[in-house]
Amino acid sequence: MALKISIAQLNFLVGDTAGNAQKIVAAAKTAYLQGARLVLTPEQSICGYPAEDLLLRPAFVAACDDAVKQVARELAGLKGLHVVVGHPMGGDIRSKSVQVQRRFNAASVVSEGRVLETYAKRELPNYQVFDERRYFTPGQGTCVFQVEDVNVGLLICEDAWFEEPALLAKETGAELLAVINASPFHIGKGGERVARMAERAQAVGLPVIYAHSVGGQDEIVFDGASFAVDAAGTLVARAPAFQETIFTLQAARPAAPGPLELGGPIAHERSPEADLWDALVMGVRDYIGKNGFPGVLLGLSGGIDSALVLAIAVDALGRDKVRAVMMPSPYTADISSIDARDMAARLGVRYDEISIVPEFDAFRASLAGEFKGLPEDTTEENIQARIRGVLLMALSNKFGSIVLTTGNKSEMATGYCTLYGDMAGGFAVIKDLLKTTVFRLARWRNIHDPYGTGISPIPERIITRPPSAELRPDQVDQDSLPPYEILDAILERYMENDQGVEEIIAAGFERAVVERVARLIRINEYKRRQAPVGIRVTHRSFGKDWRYPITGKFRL
Ligand SMILES: Nc1ncnc2c1ncn2[C@@H]1O[C@H](COP(=O)(O)OP(=O)(O)OC[C@H]2O[C@@H]([n+]3cccc(C(=O)O)c3)[C@H](O)[C@@H]2O)[C@@H](O)[C@H]1O
Ligand SMILES: Nc1ncnc2c1ncn2[C@@H]1O[C@H](COP(=O)(O)OP(=O)(O)OP(=O)(O)O)[C@@H](O)[C@H]1O
Ligand SMILES: NC(=O)CC[C@H](N)C(=O)O
Repeated sequence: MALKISIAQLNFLVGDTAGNAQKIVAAAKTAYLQGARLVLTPEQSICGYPAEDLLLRPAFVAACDDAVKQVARELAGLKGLHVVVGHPMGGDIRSKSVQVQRRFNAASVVSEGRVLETYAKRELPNYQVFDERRYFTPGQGTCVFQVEDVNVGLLICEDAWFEEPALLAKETGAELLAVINASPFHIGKGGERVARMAERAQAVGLPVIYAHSVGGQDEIVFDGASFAVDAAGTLVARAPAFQETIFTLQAARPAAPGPLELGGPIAHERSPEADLWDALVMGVRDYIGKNGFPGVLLGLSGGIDSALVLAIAVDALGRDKVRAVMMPSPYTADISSIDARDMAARLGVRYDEISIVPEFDAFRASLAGEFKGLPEDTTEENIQARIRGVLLMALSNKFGSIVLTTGNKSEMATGYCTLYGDMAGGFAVIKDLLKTTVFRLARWRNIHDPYGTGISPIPERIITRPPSAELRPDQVDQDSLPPYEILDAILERYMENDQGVEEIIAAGFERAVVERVARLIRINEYKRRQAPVGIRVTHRSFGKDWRYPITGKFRL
């Protein structure tokens, strides 16, 4: 007889302990009716991941504790069902005069109204976006529990990236490793996870079930795609990516002695662009939805960045919740207005034009005395960007929709953006996309339609014309920045992959260009600290995984 195991690949809301508990209960009941006797929920499912400094508040940990008990109570009548719930676990210890609070990143096995076992995560990640050692104490020991006739070894996310926790579970009798996870998405992460779990399965000779979460949480996106590998490391089941699902697998004992055999449906392989698009869409949808905003607005310039953000926003929220505003200045080309209008019409979003000429004239008139005899420079460029920021924020204040900013990673890196200008807004959708990726993704979306809209959203000329800020006559980005192919290649090496200036020069890049880019990155840290939060899609974003000093002397 095969044991049916369901993964509750669900979208949890940070801090909504009661709501998350209800979600777990509902999923467990559904899975039980389908025959499952083991249900795995993701890491920290009861409170959402990462709960950050909420974890430092005793009342928060207590609420999580109550919610776990509530899950146990509500499922008490389901005979033989075992549900694994992820949660923080508190425990005060007294050492001499100071009271020290300890917390563990835990998971409990609840069954027939009781908490049968509680396991504490041993390996606490503290790199990239992770700060687990700020919150948790490493656990000790192992957790192997029996469901029907199967001994299940429980691990929590990072545990499974190391040898020891899995070995210990095996030595304690585990026949199957169940790993519950909250593993933030970046391009290529799905492949890394499968490879690591395959390696773990082979090393210990046990099949591995990887139960993952789904959904957006501030800068992070969880992509789902829970999976299982057999003891030889072969992928034997995979859930769909970027959607909630109750995904059911079977674990069967083979006729001849040998490891348990796992089986289930296998969702198809996905392209990096499809993953990227879905991550951005989910990031926007959950940021807006979970924070309760009625919609979004953005400045639509006829350029590629705002075009891409608009297309993502419409796929995420639907056209009724998105509005675009074109704000022409004296330097706006006719084709910019034509293309912006064309794009808004294709997508069917509300589109308005508000000229910034009167405000620009008024600012210049006010400053004429101060600036007498001085040439126009970036000051006047920034005034235009700031006028647009003021207008967009006024619309946001009046109607409640938030402003999506449109800056990309190449701009965030080099400071090619205006404080309180185009940086003004609430959520920075493409801040982790290099400009070359912006182009690639725009082309991809024009020929793929993942949400069945029937629309090829971006007018071709927006993709083919040279990028321009249109803040002075005949300006193009390449007046101020190296060609994007070169800039992005250097940024990828220097910023994403920690290569030094000399190493990049040795790889064939011009010294002057590399030094200039490194300098721009360094001197623009202050801007990034003031930028809105935005979606992380690479293994190194300008978010929690980039914490450089603003003030300092060290040159890399
Ligand atoms: N270390 C530091 N700590 C704190 N503040 C610091 C600072 N260094 C400068 N500052 C402040 O920051 C100011 C400079 O920053 P900011 O006012 O933003 O202006 P800035 O960086 O000088 O200029 C913005 C650049 O971005 C370009 N841009 C703007 C908008 C859109 C686009 C586009 O692609 O569409 C391009 C624009 O053409 C211009 O080249 C300084 O005047 C100073 O007040
Ligand atoms: N004429 C405009 N009308 C409305 N918004 C504008 C206008 N010009 C600039 N903006 C806003 O400021 C942002 C920054 O401009 P930027 O030029 O960097 O981006 P873009 O125009 O979308 O793309 P590109 O850099 O390819 O021209 C725009 O994305 C847009 O949101
Ligand atoms: N939450 C975790 O422990 C995540 C760590 C892990 N290596 C990852 O997949 O990102």
